[in-house]
Amino acid sequence: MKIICAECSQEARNNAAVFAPCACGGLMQVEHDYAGYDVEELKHRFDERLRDRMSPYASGVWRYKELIAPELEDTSIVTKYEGNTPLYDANEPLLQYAGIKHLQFKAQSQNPSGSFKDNGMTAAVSHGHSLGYRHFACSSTGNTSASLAMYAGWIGAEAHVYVPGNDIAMNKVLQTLAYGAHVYPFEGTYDDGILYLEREADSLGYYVCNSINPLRIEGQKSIIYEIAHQLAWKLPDWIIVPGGALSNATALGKGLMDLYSLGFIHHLPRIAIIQAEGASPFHKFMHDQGNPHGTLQPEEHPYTIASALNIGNPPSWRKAMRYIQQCNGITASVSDEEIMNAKAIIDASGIGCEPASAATLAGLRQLVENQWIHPEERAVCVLTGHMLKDTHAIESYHLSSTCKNPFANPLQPIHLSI
Ligand SMILES: N[C@@H](CCOP(=O)(O)O)C(=O)O
Repeated sequence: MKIICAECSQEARNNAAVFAPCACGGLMQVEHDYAGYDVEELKHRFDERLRDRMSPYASGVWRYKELIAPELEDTSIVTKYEGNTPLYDANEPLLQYAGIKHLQFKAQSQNPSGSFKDNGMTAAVSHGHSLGYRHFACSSTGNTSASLAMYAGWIGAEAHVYVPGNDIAMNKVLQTLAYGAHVYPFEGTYDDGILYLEREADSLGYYVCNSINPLRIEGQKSIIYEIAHQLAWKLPDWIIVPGGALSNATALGKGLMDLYSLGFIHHLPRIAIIQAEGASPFHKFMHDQGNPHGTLQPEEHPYTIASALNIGNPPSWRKAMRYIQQCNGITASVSDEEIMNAKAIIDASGIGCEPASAATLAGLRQLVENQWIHPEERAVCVLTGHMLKDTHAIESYHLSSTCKNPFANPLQPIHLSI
């Protein structure tokens, strides 16, 4: 495994310097040498591991270890058997809402800490653990922090978590605290926390577990490996992901390129990244043909009810842009109202998700309406977080006294005459 700058290809000065940006400002990325891999043999091996219940290979991430971190010793793996999440067929109301005929939901929300972060976090924490780190850190809107806190607790290490003091879901902060992390609320957004950690992590002895860490991306690639495996290595036309820090677009894009170049799949699906209108710097950048700087303009005051997407300066935007170009992907943005309506439909289907995840269905509906996606095409929406991650959002949608929300399901008090 080689760790190089994704922009200038400069090699990292050592294996421990993975999360510090390169001198040129670029993020690091992992490069593997897959030469000599036999795809049919690997497929067989991955199938065999589906029978495994107790070894690290029972994890939906480490099942694909050869593609993620082949050199990592098995004894260093820190796993909660993450991944292994269901791929649900959409029911009739979901199909009607989306406006297409073939739709599935990859419920990353069913991970051990309740979000997709676990797929990448197991890889980052395992790597840090193998290097002997005992202090792990992140800036977070809540899911990354809960995931890190869970893995750190699992190995008796310390998690140091920097969370914005406002506009994040309290359930996520409580989950992080309960897992035993040190939680430091601060004035500012996720973006400020990242800048702080980029500057201070070294002197504080932290191993940083945000998605600026390329091992996070390696682990997160397993989401697309697992979808492909579940579909007998035949991917749909579209993969729809929410876009905040853009780690999903980056990881799923990188994973797709692995599968395609190795010959697991023979056609590349298109990725659609859906941002929330109040926090959509990447969508604006991709649509702004006349951008004089050719660089993303950060949003200083991002705000959306989908608090996981409250990010004004997504660190991985350059990587995400390249993968979007390679797979002919597109971006869209949706309003908070569209997000919450889509969430109500997903929740009522029995699948459930947090607001950020519902941006996928809202975006899909918009892209079908605008004829970017044909009703006959097949799509998978990636649901990133569990519905109980943000009960405040549920309360304000369903229980507001002036409720005009079209899919709200109010309480119906009743007097029981017993
Ligand atoms: N929604 C995320 C923010 C992005 O975090 P990262 O792990 O991609 O750096 C969160 O839960 O913190």
